Amino acid sequence: MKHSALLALADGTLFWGQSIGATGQTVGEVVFNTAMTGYQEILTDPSYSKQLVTLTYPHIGNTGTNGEDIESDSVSAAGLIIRDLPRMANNWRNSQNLDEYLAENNLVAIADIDTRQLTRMLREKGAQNGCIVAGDDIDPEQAIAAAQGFPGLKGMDLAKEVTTDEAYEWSQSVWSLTQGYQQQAKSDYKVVAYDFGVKHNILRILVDLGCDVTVVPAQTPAAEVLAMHPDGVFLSNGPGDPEPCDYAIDATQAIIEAGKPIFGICLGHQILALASGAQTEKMKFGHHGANHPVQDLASKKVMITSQNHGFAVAENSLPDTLTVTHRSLFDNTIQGIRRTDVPAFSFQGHPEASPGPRDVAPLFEQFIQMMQAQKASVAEEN
Ligand SMILES: NC(=O)CC[C@H](N)C(=O)O
Repeated sequence: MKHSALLALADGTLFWGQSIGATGQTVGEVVFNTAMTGYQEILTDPSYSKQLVTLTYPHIGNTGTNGEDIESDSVSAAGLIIRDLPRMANNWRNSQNLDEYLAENNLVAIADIDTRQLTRMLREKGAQNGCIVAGDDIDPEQAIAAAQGFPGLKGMDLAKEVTTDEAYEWSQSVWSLTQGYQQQAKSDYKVVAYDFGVKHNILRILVDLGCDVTVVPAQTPAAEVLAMHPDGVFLSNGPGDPEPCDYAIDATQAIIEAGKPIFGICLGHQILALASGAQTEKMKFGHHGANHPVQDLASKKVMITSQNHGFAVAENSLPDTLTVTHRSLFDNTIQGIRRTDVPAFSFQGHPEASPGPRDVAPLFEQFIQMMQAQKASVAEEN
């Protein structure tokens, strides 16, 4: 069979396969994700901007796609690389086969390549830049040059690219089997959520727990957020390198100074660390999957978590005001931190799952308790 797509890595490695999405060319950092399900949530997670995602599970597309399993309004990954697209998708919620969905969302994607070999290469050499070309006339040399031309994610500020243009209220709650997505039922706490590329399931869980959620653009100054008198501030996940996001780091510092409860996830975790004086660094190939063991250092409990990050808070860079609360049992990297002086904490993985297990979901309740305690102490003072 004639090949209709090519994945070229910056080191010159070529993987020939079949086009299963849009025709054209796309470049980005190639990362592997070990989740067995959840390809639609992964494709729509804004944290995957400028990344070409390969899934280690071999059959992708079995359940098709639907209008519900989405984590943002559009497909955010820069490309998809899989082993096998099943000829028939089947699920009670299936509304469109994966290849049609990819074409409609203009995503260049490749199937029929040895994703095990690719994953081994990425694991040994580290994440690499790559290029997928799909179409009739494929020039391998040009594809390698395009992969080499991608500048890499280090130093790239993408949060301000993917964020919302304007502030908005979020009222959708969590999904249930019988009723689909619920609407907000109670509003006990006012939460302002910084959108650095926020996944919708984070907002849904906050709403489910009784938060009135206002989502604000990444570059909103702290003064504007504080003027809304929130009970707590949420720092979202997001793509790219956290270090150049000076606007977010400055705003977080001001919110810390104001003593507002803060909860950060993934990029938001890295921003809280940077705002506290710690540093972040690029990992070799990062953590992307739904099967990562993480330990809560206080309770010694091990939880299986959803992960998606390529940067991490640097060991030995922590100031006295930060304490490590969680560690990865894969590589011992920092997974959670807490401020010792103010009510602020964050987690590197994804307590909102989507996709993945919900072992760390209680962190959302910890944020609620933090806001509750703060409210009670303010009421006592008055
Ligand atoms: N999911 C995220 O928020 C990812 C954070 C950051 N872009 C990283 O790769 O580490």
